[in-house]
Amino acid sequence: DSVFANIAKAPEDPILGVTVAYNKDSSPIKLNLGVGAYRTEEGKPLVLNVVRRAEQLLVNDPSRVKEYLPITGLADFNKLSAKLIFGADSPAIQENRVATVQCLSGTGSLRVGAEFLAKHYHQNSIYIPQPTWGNHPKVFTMAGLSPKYYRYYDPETRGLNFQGLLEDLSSAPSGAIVLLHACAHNPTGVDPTVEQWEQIRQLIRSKGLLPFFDSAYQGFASGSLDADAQSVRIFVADGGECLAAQSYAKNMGLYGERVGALSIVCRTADVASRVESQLKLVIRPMYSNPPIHGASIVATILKDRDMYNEWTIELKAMADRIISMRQQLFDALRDRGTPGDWSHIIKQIGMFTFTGLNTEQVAFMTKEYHIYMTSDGRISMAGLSSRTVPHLADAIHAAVT
Ligand SMILES: Cc1ncc(COP(=O)(O)O)c(CN[C@@H](CCC(=O)O)C(=O)O)c1O
Repeated sequence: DSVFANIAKAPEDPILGVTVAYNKDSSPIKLNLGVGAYRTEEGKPLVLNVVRRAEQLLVNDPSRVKEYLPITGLADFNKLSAKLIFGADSPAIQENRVATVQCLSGTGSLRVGAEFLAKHYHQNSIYIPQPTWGNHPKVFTMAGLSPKYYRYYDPETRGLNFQGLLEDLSSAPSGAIVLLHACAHNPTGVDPTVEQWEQIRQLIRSKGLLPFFDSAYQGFASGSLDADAQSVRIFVADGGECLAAQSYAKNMGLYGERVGALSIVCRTADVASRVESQLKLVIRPMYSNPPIHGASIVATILKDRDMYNEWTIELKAMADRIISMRQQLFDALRDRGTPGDWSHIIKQIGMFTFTGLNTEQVAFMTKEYHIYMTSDGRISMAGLSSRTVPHLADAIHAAVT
């Protein structure tokens, strides 16, 4: 019999498995609010106009070839990605203190950064928020780091447990790695305020903790690329070191192209060049070098002023549509007199609302209303439209009364 006869059947992924269940449902009123992927008012995936324009330019460019990229990826893309997150005027960039490598979207950037740290950094504890994106602990464990949790979300206020966060980071061993969501925290939609970020920065620097930013939604939370990068930029401005993982999946709609970058901000240019040389030794045996198409689209858009401006307009439109979905859902629950305080729906930001619904209520909504969402009560606001808000509001109303 098969040499794999004793392999166990693995469970579906808590997030991506929701789409598997959704696809199996034949109901005409089913609604997928699981995966964090943007949908238009018509409920369709969106390819940005500026992305199609960039692809046309690429297709019509006779000089384009399909050669291997360097292990570190497309050089233009790396430089432009660093500028996007750290700011065009970043002293770290001007002083050549940033090592940037193109990776397989956000997940790949986190994984390469984690493998690099497991190999070269003196601490392998990485403090991650409670709760956080479901894949974080798995990515870090597989890379050889050991995830620990720091308090982040307060179920009572459905806001930030700032005291808990400060206490847990204060008691972390000095030098521990700290994972921070740059903006639009997944799954809670709760971000620290500007003042709270400054307190976090002071604590992290005073204890010599190593900040590792995960920036999967830059521009998507507030509609402003600069506002959504402020948390990262205050750390870089103080001259200290940090890592930052970037994804273009959501803010440029390049989900399946797997486009991202890992940047490591170092104290000197000499350290940055040695760090980059060691990053190449992590990447080469992992996937050798990254895919060319998606990074070429991003570089084409970021290097052209008109296309960059068109992108910012389309990005703001996506962010605004999500914000309007928040208001419409909040109003619909208010109109129904749904018991409970639902103001967190309009206070939270980014792709997701952490509703506070429990697993039984979620299961009820899936069974009776064909609403697909993650079992922790998270809903992707991007999956909603004006047409489907009433259906979701009916389901929530029924689930809590
Ligand atoms: C905080 C965070 N980091 C990284 C990623 C990874 O994104 P990449 O596609 O690798 O660039 C996501 C995507 N999380 C979404 C999308 C589905 C998923 O991968 O889980 C989500 O949580 O629904 C994320 O939310």
